[in-house]
Amino acid sequence: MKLEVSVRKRYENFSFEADFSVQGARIGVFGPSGSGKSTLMHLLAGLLPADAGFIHLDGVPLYQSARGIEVPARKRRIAVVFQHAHLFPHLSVRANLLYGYKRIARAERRIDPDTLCEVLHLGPLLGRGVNALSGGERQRVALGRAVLAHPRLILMDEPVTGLDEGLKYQILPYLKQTFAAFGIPLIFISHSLTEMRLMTDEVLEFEDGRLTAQSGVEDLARRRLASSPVGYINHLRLEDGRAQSDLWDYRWGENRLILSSGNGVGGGGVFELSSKDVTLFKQHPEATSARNILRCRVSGIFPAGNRVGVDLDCGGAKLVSQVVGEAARDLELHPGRELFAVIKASAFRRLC
Ligand SMILES: Nc1ncnc2c1ncn2[C@@H]1O[C@H](COP(=O)(O)OP(=O)(O)OP(=O)(O)O)[C@@H](O)[C@H]1O
Repeated sequence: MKLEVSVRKRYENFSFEADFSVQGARIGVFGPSGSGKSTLMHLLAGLLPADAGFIHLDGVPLYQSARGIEVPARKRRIAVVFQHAHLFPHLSVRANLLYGYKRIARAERRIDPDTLCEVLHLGPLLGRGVNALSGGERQRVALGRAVLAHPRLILMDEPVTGLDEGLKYQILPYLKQTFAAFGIPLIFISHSLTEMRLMTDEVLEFEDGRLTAQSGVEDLARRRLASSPVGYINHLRLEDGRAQSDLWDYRWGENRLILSSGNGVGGGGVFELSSKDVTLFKQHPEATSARNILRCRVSGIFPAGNRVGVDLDCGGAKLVSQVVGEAARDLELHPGRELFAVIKASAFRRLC
């Protein structure tokens, strides 16, 4: 998908101006509350008229003030999922889900509704009306309905904010995989950096109605290390876990990692590890309570406020650590330097 945007929209107390061109299948829109994220989404979907400018999707004008073009929302084939689901109140869950699906040609119906219902845990709800559903249940129906309509672009505005953590991180990877499999590009709005990293590749950052940065999502995560109290969160995909009493032993690149049970540890998946929990040593530490001592090489360093972010290559697997400036000098950090990274077994947490 290629999206070219140059729009102005003024409210009484807020002005929104965006000029950007972005290409990719998974675009994020990130920024604090009131920065204009939803305004952008409404403009793209045609739910809000712009004051001036243009919006081109894959070279086709959806809006162009100079030529008086304004394609109505229903003709844009852009599905929108809001934080609070807007469902048809008079229809059952099943009829809501199949609303868009039934309106597309049979040959284009490539997503299997039964599989989708299974993943979104909708099976037991299908025969019910939508008025008695919980917020999370309504949201899952709205997500399912948008996906089944097979739009040319899907816009998601904080779509999983109301869902509980476990379900949220089960659903997001499935949605990402579904959009990729069926070639549906996504624009994903969220306050959550974790969600951004799971769902997007390229991110537009807004502040006070203006675009302040456009970068890869990993770049955004690194830049935020400077201000984040939790550090940079490494996402480690770990498979082939073997239980050893109350510890789990996983293969990770050329290494093995020991994780303690609890925090969802057990079985394969993606695990979180904060850069704050990766301690660096010049020499192999003699004796330590930490279960993981990994020989690694510094592949890069980056400034992060009063800290230094350290990119590590641990036998082909990547990790980010952080140290304060004084420690960076003591460790004589530079690309190519060999170090030992020490990690406690209890520092890991399952994400999904
Ligand atoms: N219809 C409207 N009339 C006047 N002002 C509005 C209107 N809609 C939004 N605004 C203002 O525009 C600004 C941006 O709102 P917007 O909803 O786009 O922000 P946001 O980044 O999506 O915020 P949040 O993350 O809290 O949803 C806010 O100050 C809001 O009060």
